[in-house]
Amino acid sequence: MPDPDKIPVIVLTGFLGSGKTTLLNRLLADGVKTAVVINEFGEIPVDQDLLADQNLPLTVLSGGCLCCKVKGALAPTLKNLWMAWEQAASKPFERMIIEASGIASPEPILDTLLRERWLASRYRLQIVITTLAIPSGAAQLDSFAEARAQVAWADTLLLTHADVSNAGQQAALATRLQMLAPATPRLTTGDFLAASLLTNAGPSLRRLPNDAPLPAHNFRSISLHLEQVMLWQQLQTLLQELLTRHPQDLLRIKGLVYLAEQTEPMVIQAAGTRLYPPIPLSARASDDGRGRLVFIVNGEPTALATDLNKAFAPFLSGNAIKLH
Ligand SMILES: Nc1nc2c(ncn2[C@@H]2O[C@H](COP(=O)(O)OP(=O)(O)OP(=O)(O)O)[C@@H](O)[C@H]2O)c(=O)[nH]1
Repeated sequence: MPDPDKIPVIVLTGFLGSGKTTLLNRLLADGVKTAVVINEFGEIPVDQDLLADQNLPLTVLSGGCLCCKVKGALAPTLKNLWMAWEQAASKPFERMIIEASGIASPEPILDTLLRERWLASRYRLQIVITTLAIPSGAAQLDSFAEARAQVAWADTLLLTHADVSNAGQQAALATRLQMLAPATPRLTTGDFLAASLLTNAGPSLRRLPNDAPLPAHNFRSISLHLEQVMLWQQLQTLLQELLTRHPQDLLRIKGLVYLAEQTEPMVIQAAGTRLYPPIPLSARASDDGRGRLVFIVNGEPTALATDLNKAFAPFLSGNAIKLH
């Protein structure tokens, strides 16, 4: 039986661009007071600006994954949040949602939650939800151990991007999932209410991650600040060319940019080879008038960095491209 005295924790995991932040916003729409921890691989965080609710207790851990580089930050973050929760007369949150980076393996996060005694007596892992984009899911499972680990540790799989998928992609993903996680419930976005995801609570007895070392990531990120305003058509052409030139290594682009034709900052998103139309954002506390773009790369990033330098040179100030 769930322990009502412990704060429930929902862990959202899933490969780059599969829809974790989109799901997070859907879950937050139920109005339950929630503390959010967002982990981003890129140096310059973007996801925090994509949250519809900008007033919730939010911690962003960026510049690495919760499974490795920033793993040590999770326990102190959860401790600090619990202390704030305990001391507040009016409880600032009733649950916690952790959104892992798209290339994080979930084991170390679960290990921290389940094995750290101090945390385990105050927090209760409610459910691990893994998002998978149907069009790219099968190929990602074939290529990346991290994607397979995300499926292996899921209590529920949420299949996203059904609206832009075809029957072949659906069948290919179903076949992989049948092999990797035949007993894990699967839902598809569109055919559920976000709240119904949470009724499928995880098991009351969980297997614990073992201590086997995780394979080292082979991912890098490149981030840049744009000092000059661009036209969408200019930016679209540059990004589309980069996606076409780097179909294997460029896995994800996201950012916030200021376009000449818009007053609001615009959210830029690409995953795989798909560039999404930009979306305007209302004013955010973090608005500093500087555009920022993050590129996540599989393998050696030198060729992409060279192309980025060429493409964005007129819009950068000084040596503004950062490899990470
Ligand atoms: N067409 C379509 N687009 C979607 C769907 N779910 C998410 N998206 C879009 O896919 C892009 C990536 O979604 P996010 O929610 O940011 O993905 P994420 O998993 O949080 O990304 P990372 O944190 O960078 O790994 C955004 O442009 C979303 O609007 C879906 O079901 N259908």
